[in-house]
Amino acid sequence: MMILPFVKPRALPCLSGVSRRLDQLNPSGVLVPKGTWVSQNRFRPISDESRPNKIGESRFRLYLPRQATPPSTSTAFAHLEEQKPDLSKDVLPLLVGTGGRWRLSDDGHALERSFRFLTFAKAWDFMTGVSLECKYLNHHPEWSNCYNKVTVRLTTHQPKGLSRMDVNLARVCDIIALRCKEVVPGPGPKPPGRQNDSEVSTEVSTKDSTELPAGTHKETPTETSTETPA
Ligand SMILES: C[C@H](O)[C@H](O)[C@H]1CNC2=NC(N)=NC(=O)C2=N1
Repeated sequence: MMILPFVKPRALPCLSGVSRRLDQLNPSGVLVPKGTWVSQNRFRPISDESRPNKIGESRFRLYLPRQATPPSTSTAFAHLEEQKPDLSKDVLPLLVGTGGRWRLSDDGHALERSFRFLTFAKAWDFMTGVSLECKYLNHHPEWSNCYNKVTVRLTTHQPKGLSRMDVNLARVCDIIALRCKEVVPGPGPKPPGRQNDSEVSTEVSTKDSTELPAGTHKETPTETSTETPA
């Protein structure tokens, strides 16, 4: 029997389409299951140095789009840019107005955002998914939940202020929210029979690269929702 050497390609062409779709859904970055090949031309991996206190291993890898981002006019952002120029480059795509849904707190020390889901069960799934990643990141959100809404504030206590851990956790929250069918405001045309045309529920196709392989990762939150939408 002939044994062929296994050579891992830099990117699989068939997956770059998936990468592009994820990029459109979430311009602040992509979170893919470990081992997935992502186009190196379009995305740059976040190094593991950002997880200095990691316990165990995350089930995901984070990638950032390589595209340039427009400048922000926020005062808190100017302050951040002055203090942490490297970090501010990664914060920009997360912020409202420059591609994301997060807001920088007035003092520039925290990222804040609310998430809304179809049901309480989906909100719970989101919190469970984020909690599991927090374990690996060794970083925790300040958050609250009321029915289908989850409010998140990300800041670092030691050293005080905004850190790369907050930025990474913000991306994790965004992508897990996407998987939990977050309800996001959007203009969109009114589909026939829909009562509320100002909101859409985002959903990642079960065929794309955020899907976990069958039979693995038993701790993944399950789709338990039987409630009717709020
Ligand atoms: C000792 C341990 O590294 C710290 O307590 C970690 C845990 N999680 C944390 N979470 C947050 N949000 N900020 C921190 O400074 C922090 N520190």
